[in-house]
Amino acid sequence: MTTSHTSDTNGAAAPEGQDESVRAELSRLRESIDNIDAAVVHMLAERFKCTQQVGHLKANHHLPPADPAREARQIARLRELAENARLDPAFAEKLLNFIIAEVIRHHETIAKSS
Ligand SMILES: C=C(O[C@@H]1C=C(C(=O)O)C=C[C@H]1O)C(=O)O
Repeated sequence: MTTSHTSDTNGAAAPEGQDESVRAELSRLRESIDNIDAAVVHMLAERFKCTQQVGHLKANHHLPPADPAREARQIARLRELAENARLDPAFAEKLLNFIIAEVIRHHETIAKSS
């Protein structure tokens, strides 16, 4: 049996009649993705505002840039939150470690310049 297909701009085939509804669904989902990405950027910006202040506090009081015990507690907490939210805990841990590494880099820069 053959099905009639039309092509989208990427050349991918889509059954006729579904084109418009698929496009509308994709567009609706992408609007939400864009809103979520914007929220992530704003939340990260706020987090870095806080961690910058922590960096200055630590530098002023000669405290080390990294706090591995605090990090271990955060990772355990985030992994549990992720599990409850059905997000891969390994991914949540990797993401937090990535962010924390950047924060520590900032703290080292602050400590050197103070
Ligand atoms: C922000 C801090 O500094 C570092 C960065 C952390 C973070 O980004 O959450 C956590 C622990 C520290 O290694 C802190 O000590 O609270």
